[in-house]
Amino acid sequence: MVLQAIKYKRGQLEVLDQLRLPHAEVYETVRSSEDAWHAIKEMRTRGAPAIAIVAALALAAELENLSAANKLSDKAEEVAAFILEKLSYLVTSRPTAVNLADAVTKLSKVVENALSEAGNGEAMKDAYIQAAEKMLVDDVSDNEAIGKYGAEWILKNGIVQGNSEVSVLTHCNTGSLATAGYGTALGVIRSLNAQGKLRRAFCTETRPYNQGSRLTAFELVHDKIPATLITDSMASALLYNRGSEERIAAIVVGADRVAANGDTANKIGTYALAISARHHGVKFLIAAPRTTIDLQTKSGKDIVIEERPGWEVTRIKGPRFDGAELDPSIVENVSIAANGIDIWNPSFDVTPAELIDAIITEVGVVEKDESGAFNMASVFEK
Ligand SMILES: CSC[C@@H](O)[C@@H](O)C(=O)COP(=O)(O)O
Repeated sequence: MVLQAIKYKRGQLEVLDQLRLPHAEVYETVRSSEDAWHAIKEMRTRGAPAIAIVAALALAAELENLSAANKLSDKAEEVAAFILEKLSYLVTSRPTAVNLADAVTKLSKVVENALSEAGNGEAMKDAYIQAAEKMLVDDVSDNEAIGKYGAEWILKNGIVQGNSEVSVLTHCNTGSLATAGYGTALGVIRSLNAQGKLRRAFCTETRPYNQGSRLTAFELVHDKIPATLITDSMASALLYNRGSEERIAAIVVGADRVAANGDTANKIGTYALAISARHHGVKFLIAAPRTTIDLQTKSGKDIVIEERPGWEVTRIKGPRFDGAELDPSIVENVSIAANGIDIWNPSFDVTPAELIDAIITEVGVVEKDESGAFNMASVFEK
C-alpha cells in the first residue's frame, strides 16, 4: 500500500498525524483553515511541500462545505475576500518553508484574476478549489521528475561502487510524508532503488524532532528499500573512507527555501553534513521542486529561521514500555535533559551555495556556471 500523508477528495481532507508515527497510523480530519493552521504549527503534518498543499486543500474543503451548507455568499467579491483573509492567516503557521508562501501567492492571484470572470460566489469557490487541487496532482509528478534527474546525476557524478551501485545518505524526511507523494530527496533514493542501482540508503536520526528515525526509517522499511539508520553524530564517520568498506556516493537532502544564489535552508544539521561532505570529497545535492526556490530572497542571510519550543530538545516521545510490551496507544514524553538548562532550538540551518554541488529540480539539474555561481532563475525559464 502506498504511504499517504494527505488524503483528499472534494470537501474532505485527512492528514496522517505524524506526531504519532511510527507507533500508530492515525488520520485526522482537517475541516477548516484553523484546523490546518494548528496541524501545521504543531507539526502533526509537516514537510515543506506538504504543508503548502494541506493549507491550500484545507481551505478548499472549508469552502466546499460552506457551499454545501448554503453558507457561502453568492457574491464573488465576498468569497474572494474570505479566501484572501484565510490565506493570509494560513501563511503565518510556519515561516521558513517558502512553499507555503508560494502557494498563498499563487492562489491569491487565482482569486484576484477570477474576480473579472466569476459571476458569483460559487464560481469564485470553484476557481479556488480547482487551483488548490492542481497543486496536489502537480507535486507528485514534479517529485517523480526530481527522482529521475537526481538518480541520473548521482550515477554519473557520484562514487559508484564496483557493482555499479551507489549508497546514499539523506537527512530529515523528504518522502511521501513530507510531500503529496514519492518525495524529493527520498524520491531520488526511490528512483535509484527502482532502477536496481541502490546499494543502501543511510538516514540520519535528525534530532531533535527525529524526522529521520521516526518518518524516513518508517518509509524505507514500508517500501522495503535497503536502509540503515545512524545518529546525526555518526555521519562523518560514515563518510570517512575506510578502504573496502561502505562508500557513500552522495548526500542528497531536501530544502525548505533555496535563495536566488543557491544558499539553502533545510532541516537543522544539513550544514554540518555539507561541511563533512566537502571534507571527504563526497557530492552534496539539494533536491527540491521549483516551489521551494525563492528568487525574492537574495541569499541565505535573508532567510528567517524558525525557532521551536525547548521541550522538543529536552523531551522525547515514545510509546509506554512496561518491560515486556510496547503499548502504542499510550504515547509519553520522556525527559532526556537536566531540568533548568537553557535551550536553543533552531528548526533549520542555511548551507552556503559554495558547499552545494548541484540542485535537482523537476525541470532538470542546476549546476554552477564558470564563475562558480548557481543561476536559480534559469529553472523558471524552462
Ligand atoms: C521535503 S521538505 C524539506 C525537508 O528537507 C525538511 O527540512 C522538512 O521536511 C521540513 O522540516 P519539518 O520541520 O519537518 O517540516
